[in-house]
Formats: sequence, structure tokens, C-alpha cells
Amino acid sequence: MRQTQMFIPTQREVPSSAESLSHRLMLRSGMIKQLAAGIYTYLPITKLVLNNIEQIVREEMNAIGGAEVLMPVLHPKELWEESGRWDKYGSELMRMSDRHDREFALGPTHEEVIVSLVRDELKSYKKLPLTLYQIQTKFRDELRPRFGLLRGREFIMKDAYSFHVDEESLRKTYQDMYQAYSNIFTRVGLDFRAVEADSGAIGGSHTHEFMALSEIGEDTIAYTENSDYAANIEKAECLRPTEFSIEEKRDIEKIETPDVASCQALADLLEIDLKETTKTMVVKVDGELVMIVLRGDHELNDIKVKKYFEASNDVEFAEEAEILEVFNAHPGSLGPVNSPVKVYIDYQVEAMRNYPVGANEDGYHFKNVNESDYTVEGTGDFRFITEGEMAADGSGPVKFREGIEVGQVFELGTTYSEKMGLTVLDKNGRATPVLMGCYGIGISRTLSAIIEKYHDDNGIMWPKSVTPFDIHVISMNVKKDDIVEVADSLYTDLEKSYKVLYDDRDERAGVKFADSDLIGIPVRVVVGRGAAEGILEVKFRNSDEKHEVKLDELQSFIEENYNA
Ligand SMILES: O=C(C[C@@H]1CCCCN1)Cn1cnc2cc(Cl)c(F)cc2c1=O
Ligand SMILES: [Mg+2]
Ligand SMILES: [Mg+2]
Repeated sequence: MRQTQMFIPTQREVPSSAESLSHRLMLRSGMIKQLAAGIYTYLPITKLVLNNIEQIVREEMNAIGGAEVLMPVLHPKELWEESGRWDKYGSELMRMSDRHDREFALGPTHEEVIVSLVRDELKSYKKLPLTLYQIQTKFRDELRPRFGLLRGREFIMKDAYSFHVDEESLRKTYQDMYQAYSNIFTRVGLDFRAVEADSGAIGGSHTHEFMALSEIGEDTIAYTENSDYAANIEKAECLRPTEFSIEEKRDIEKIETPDVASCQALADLLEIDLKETTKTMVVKVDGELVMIVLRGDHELNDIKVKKYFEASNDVEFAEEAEILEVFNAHPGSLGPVNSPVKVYIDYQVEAMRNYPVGANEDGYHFKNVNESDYTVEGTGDFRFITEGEMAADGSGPVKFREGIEVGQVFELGTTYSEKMGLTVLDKNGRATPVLMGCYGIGISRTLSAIIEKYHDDNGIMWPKSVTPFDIHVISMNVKKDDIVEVADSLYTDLEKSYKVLYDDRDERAGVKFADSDLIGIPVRVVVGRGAAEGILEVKFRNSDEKHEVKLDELQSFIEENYNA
């Protein structure tokens, strides 16, 4: 491709609003143009890279028997009412009406559409298993779109859906997908971990998220060095306590605690460690106030609370007004003794003795409290795991790393089949709901994750597997015939076996090299002074070394050394 015909609006400066490195680099290297918040035009370089990523995804999906479809963006409201999700999702679900005033959702995902597609066709178990997939634009009206393509409101997803007559068949496809995802993320060059994850609102039980390791990642992974244990910390289970306090139980005692509204202040007043205090949280579980008592140095994990109570809505902290109304005390003075709401305690509290809790009266606490001093509805794992404590598999201490969620695989079960009447006759002729799996990859997010990993201060460094072009031929002077002649014929020759971008612009050398570093093509061939003697300069984007190569040895030199 001649650069005079391309559209690569590189920029020297970028707006400070671009916080993530990949977002800044995509703006500087002329890869995207924002149309509105979280909404972008993919410019030619980006489109070429997306094509390459999608091609790898298609190869791996087809290799495990996936058939590609392309479903509509506009979903009739009635479909989302059948699944009960029209009202379940708030303003994140983008909605519109057509000219006949019929309402539609702009598809954020396609469970409803794919089930409505197959339920009229799949009548017998003999037609199963079936795996369909698409690569398509999704719409999710994020409250705070940011980091360029990492969290947009329109984005490209590969979403696949599989249909099964039994668990064994679903498990087989889940494992095939898991392996296909590992192949995909390996081929595009990401450092990734598949982590146990929370299945969230979508339901189902078994799910893994594929996390590209990156400091910019919004997710935190708990993993161990000496096993392949890895979990999103939303999910990472905490082991039951092994050391129990053996202190003699002391008598409960009400104490004045003026101006104590935090665990640390309480610890300081009582001259004990934070670990010897407790914190009392009041949360709303599907509208009902519930109290959860944790050790003072631990944090409540709302995802685990939601899972424990099998709540259909997200669990939120109770507002201060509600707390005052029910407890006649402020949030810093609450406790389980004579609590007006049900009390649940984290497993770690079971191992404690003689601890302080709020007295449900401002300015007062109880000290020397033990479990026998209050009514416990239940105990559970309600906290975030802390770095360094033993992993759920007992293999060693967990470490934390940030990750970008680039894919997720779910065993969905029969959630949608039951709601939307997708059944097949099994081999005994009995109607049975079809088991489903669903599997997503953020294609545009994967592109950003690749840039987050492959760059230096001067720009992007594309891995060979996804690069928009293999070779960047740069003519140093478009006015000197001998240079133009060599460059033109070199471009024509190399095009036969490589993807070539030919910088034939009438620009200064400095501009050409700066742009070439920004755009990040792995191999650079400079046609300059030595051209007349048939000498070219070759430089690889991931090295500073410059090589003088004879024109007739160029192709073999590139073949031997091009392995970005
Ligand atoms: O999308 C999934 C599950 C899988 C992921 C892989 C591909 C198939 N779907 C979960 N999810 C996430 N955000 C959503 C946002 C909106 Cl506004 C919505 F209405 C629905 C969903 C929603 O269902
Ligand atoms: Mg997540
Ligand atoms: Mg997820």
C-alpha cells in the first residue's frame, strides 16, 4: 500500500483525557478517531489489525466445529421480555423505537437472539451439539467509557453459543473453547491467565475469564507461583481459619467510645491490633437489610455476598438514613449484639475471642464479645482474599496482579432454554431443556491489550501475528529519480511475498522515521543515499541495530531475521 493513498493521521500531542497508554498511542499513531464518548472510528491501520485478530479467532473457532453467523444489532423488546432481561438491565441496555413505535434493544449480547434462532430448528437431540458464533459490534451504555477501546460503548466481540443434550457434551465444548482461547491469546502474543470467575448476572455455574496481564487492567487476579491456581479476586475463595483463639472468654462490657467511628480508632483506643477488632457492615440484599460482621482488617466482597444469598440484584451498602431509622445509631457504632436485623459472620470471625463491636448506640461499643453473646443466622466467606494468605487450593500464598479481561467462557446451563422454550426430544422421546454454553472475546479490547504490551516510548511494536504490514519501505527523497526508481521496484517486488507499506510521501526524513516508529511495522527498509550502489538500510522495530544490506540479498536477509 502506498502511504500517499493511506489515511494515517498521526499526531504529535494527545489530549490529557487519554489516560491509558494504548489509548494515547492509538491517537498518536492515527489509528482511531473519537466520534462521541466511548464511540470510535477504526482507521485503516486499526481495521487491518482487527482483520488479523478476527482471522485468528475464526481459524480457532472453525477448528473446534464452530459455524459463523451474523446476528442483528436490533433486538425486539418482546425477546428480552421472554428472557426477563428487558427490565433487569438498566440504562446500560441501549434502547430505541422504530417508525411504528416498536421498541428495540441495541444488542449488548445475543443469548435471546440465538435461542430464538435455534428453538424452531433444534427438535431432536440428534441435531446436538451445535456451536454457532459471530463477530459483531455490541452496544453497552457504559457510565464512564474510558481508556479508548478498552472500555467503549460500541465494541467488537466474538460471541459463541453452544447447545447440548447433557452436561458431558457441554463440558467437552467448554474445554475445547478453553483451549481455543489459549491458542488465540498465545498466537496474538498476550501474557494471559485463565482465572476462575464469578458468573455474575448471566447465571450458570462454571466460568473462566481470560485476563491479559497488564497494570492498566481493571481486574485483579489472585494467583500462586507453585500451581496453576488463578482466580478473579471477586471470586477467590478464602480458606476456613485454622488457628482459633484460645483466650479465656471474658465478660461482655459496654464502654464509652466517643468519636470512635473506625476500626483503627477503636484499635488505638483499646490498644489492640486491627486484626483483633471487627467491622460491622449493613447491606441491602434484594431490598432486605442484612448485617455482616468481618474482622477489622478485612474488606467486604459484595460479589460473594450476592452469591451467598443468591440475590438477583447487586448487593449495596445500606444508606445512612436507613441505618439511623433501624438502629438509632450511625454506621460506625453498629454491632451484632441485640441487632434488629439478621446477623451473618465471616468465617474468620469464628476464630476470634473477646472482640469489640459497636453497641448500636452512638458513642458506645461492647468489648469482650463472643459468638454466644449474639444470634448468628449464618457464617460464610464474605471477604476479599488478602495478598499473601493461603490460596484456596492450599498450594501457597496468593499474589495479586492486574489484568484486562479479554475473554470469558461460561457454562450457562438451561437458564435461557427454560425461559424461552428451547427443548429437544431425548433418545427416550422425552422433551428436555437444552444445555447451553456461551463464550466471548473482546476483539477491540484485545487489540488495546496487545498495544499495552508491545510498545516503547516512540510508538507501537506490532507482533508479526497481527501486524498491519510486515515491511515499511521508506523512500528518503521522492525528488531523486534513482531513489524513486529503486524504491518503486523494491515495493513491487516485496509486495509479492509480504504486506508492504510504502512511504512515498514528500516529507522530511525526521517525520518519516517518527511516523514509522509510531505505526510500529516490524521491518523497516530505507531507500536512501546507498540506493544507487544497491545498498539498503534495514532496521527491525524491536531493535536499535541498523543493517546495510545489498538489494539482491534483501529478501533472504528479511526471511532469516523477520520474526517479531
Ligand atoms: O454478555 C454476557 C455473558 C456472555 C459473555 C460472552 C458472550 C455471550 N454473553 C454478560 N453480560 C454482560 N453485560 C451485559 C450488559 C447488558 Cl446492557 C446486558 F443487557 C446484558 C449483559 C450481559 O449478559
Ligand atoms: Mg469482570
Ligand atoms: Mg466478566
